[in-house]
Amino acid sequence: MTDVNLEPFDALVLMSFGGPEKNADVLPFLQNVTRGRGIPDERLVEVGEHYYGFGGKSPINEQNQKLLESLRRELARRGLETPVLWGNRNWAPFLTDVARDFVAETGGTKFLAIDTSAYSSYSSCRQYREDFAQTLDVLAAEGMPVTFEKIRQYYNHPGFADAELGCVRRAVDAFAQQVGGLDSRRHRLLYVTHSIPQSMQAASERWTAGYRGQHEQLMSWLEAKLGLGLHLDSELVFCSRSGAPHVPWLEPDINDRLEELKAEGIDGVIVVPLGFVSDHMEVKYDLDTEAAQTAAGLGMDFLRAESVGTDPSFVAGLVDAALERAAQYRGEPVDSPAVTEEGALAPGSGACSVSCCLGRLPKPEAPSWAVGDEGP
Ligand SMILES: CC1=C(CCC(=O)O)c2cc3nc(cc4[nH]c(cc5[nH]c(cc1n2)c(C)c5CCC(=O)O)c(CCC(=O)O)c4C)C(CCC(=O)O)=C3C
Ligand SMILES: [Fe+2]
Repeated sequence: MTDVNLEPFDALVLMSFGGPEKNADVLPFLQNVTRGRGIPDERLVEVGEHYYGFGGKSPINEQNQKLLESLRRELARRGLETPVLWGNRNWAPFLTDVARDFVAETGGTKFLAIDTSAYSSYSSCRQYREDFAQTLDVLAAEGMPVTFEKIRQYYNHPGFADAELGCVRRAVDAFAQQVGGLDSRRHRLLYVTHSIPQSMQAASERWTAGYRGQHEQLMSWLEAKLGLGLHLDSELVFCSRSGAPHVPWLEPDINDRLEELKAEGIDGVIVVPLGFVSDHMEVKYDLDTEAAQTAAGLGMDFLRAESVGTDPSFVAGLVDAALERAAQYRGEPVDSPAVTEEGALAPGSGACSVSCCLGRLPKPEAPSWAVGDEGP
């Protein structure tokens, strides 16, 4: 049996993407995101407009503040006193600043990160570990040696999966009300996630089920749970493609697919933002604004499911995953629950390995996950 504590970690860190707060932040934010990534200027101008359309303010920071509060409440409920911090990759509060302040104030140096990405890929896993390595380097140079660990990717953790199931159930019920009953010939369930380059997809498959495969595993589980009474076909579609036009990314784009579906006789869709844990700009713009307009232009009914946000089951699951990682780090046998067939520590699971999700260039990353390594 695993001890219920987070030792030896001094703090949990909610690690996220970050987003701008006002119009003047948008350009420097986008420069932080895209430094060295070869995204065409036209795309940056276009994405800038998405943010300006919302007064330059991304919803992501408020979402993370709510999640931070929920995590603190959940720890308190379990009698755990470990502090929970919040730090970002691309905008204030930056991870390095948050970690530096914590070290200066408390002397604590061991951090366990909870990141806001459920699936495996360079962008959603390894890049966070590169961020930790960078923070580690900066602080080491300032005479503050720190360490970072992170929880596993949690796409198949029961906490996240159950929360997602609730979101889909509520959306299906609301949609059935809205259209006066489900009709499998006319209605479709669309799971949406962030598109990534095909090369990033391929890298994600080296040791885990891969970015797309992990979404598909969760979709199969959701379908089985939704079960009786729901005879709607479902499929995975993508949003938020960037990159140059000649570089292949995961498809189909949700807007293109809506047009095809309409031509196939589908006139209503339930859109589940499976790849997003809260209402980010991609959800508010790419789904609620752009895809909703596409659907309206085609005369289709459109309902967007909630994201898991601060669903109690999701929050409790994140804390469970942190406890699991801490126990594993201490060398205790861990219970590693997963809703999909592979256990969470087996290949196809959400555990990172040294070789997983490599980016284009070798960069230092921390930690190097040591469970079941080395991958194929
Ligand atoms: C897999 C994935 C997630 C999900 C996992 C996770 O959550 O981490 C995610 C999340 C997010 N992506 C976000 C914003 C942006 N992503 C960009 C660019 C890119 N994303 C990529 C992938 C992902 N991105 C990729 C392969 C690129 C190409 C450049 C590169 O290789 O890095 C760009 C540049 C402009 C553009 O091209 O769109 C922006 C502005 C925000 C904040 C939103 C807000 O403000 O609410 C969030 C949560
Ligand atoms: Fe992104």
